[in-house]
Amino acid sequence: MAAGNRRRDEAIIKVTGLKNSFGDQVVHENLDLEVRRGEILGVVGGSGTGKSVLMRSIIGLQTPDAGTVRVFGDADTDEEAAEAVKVRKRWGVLFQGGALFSTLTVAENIQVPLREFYPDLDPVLMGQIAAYKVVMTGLPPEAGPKYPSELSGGMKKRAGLARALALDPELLFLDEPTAGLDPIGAAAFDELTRSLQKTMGLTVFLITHDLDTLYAICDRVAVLADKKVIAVGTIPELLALDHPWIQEYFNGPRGRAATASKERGEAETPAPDQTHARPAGADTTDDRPAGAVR
Ligand SMILES: Nc1ncnc2c1ncn2[C@@H]1O[C@H](COP(=O)(O)OP(=O)(O)OP(=O)(O)O)[C@@H](O)[C@H]1O
Repeated sequence: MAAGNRRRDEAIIKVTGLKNSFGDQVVHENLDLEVRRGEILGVVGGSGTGKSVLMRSIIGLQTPDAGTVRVFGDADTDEEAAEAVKVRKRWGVLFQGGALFSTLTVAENIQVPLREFYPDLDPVLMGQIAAYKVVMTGLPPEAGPKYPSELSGGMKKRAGLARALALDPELLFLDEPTAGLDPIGAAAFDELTRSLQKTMGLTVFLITHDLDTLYAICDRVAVLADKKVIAVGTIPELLALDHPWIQEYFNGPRGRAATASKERGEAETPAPDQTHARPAGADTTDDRPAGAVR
């Protein structure tokens, strides 16, 4: 397909027949998943169902026992080194906990991918790009020269996000970005994710246990259980399924609370909210600015 003619429902990630195991423990067996261009796909599943291993398989940090992983439709992440580097430039990753280098400042952390992929870039320009990413992720400019130990949990996540966005990626991987944040900080991070996704045209693969995040910003949700993706769809589509884990997850006490909170939010919002349960790729009019740093 020509670059200028990309359909928004095209698969930007296509995982087919994936198998992963550690010794005798089979984590994935015959797992299939497609992520569509421009969507925020939430990935949920019980602890240990293999969400992070799936993400690591997609970004090439985990070699599967079987199956194929194609990203951007044109390259396998374990293909030849030069090709893999080209592909890696097009995505950014926020690992669980932020994974910032503790001996580097925020600005230096953001410059790590720039130095890796563009070692000849003018240091002044590198500094300017880092400063821009700091502000873009809602951090105060003074955060640039700070070390991770001097930041709050929410600021660390934003710094990790700024580093993930250093190369202006098309695809963003977020592993439990709101874990450990207070509800207000988590909501602000959700808002930031949605806002960046829209302004940068990002596709987002988002692992989360946070039901509020699913309702607030995910276009579709993929459910991992029984070693595979057992369902993928909008939340209303998932709710119509009869699977016990899905029912327990979305209709348990926390699921009901998240639904009620979402409905309250919609009732208080005069304009229709198109940020959830809509077909991936549909246009949206939600132009809220990114939340303030917390
Ligand atoms: N490098 C590894 N060596 C051995 N086992 C591993 C390794 N990485 C993951 N596992 C195992 O694979 C399983 C899936 O792990 P993974 O971290 O993907 O789960 P998860 O769904 O992301 O869990 P959580 O929601 O708790 O973060 C777990 O049983 C884990 O112990």
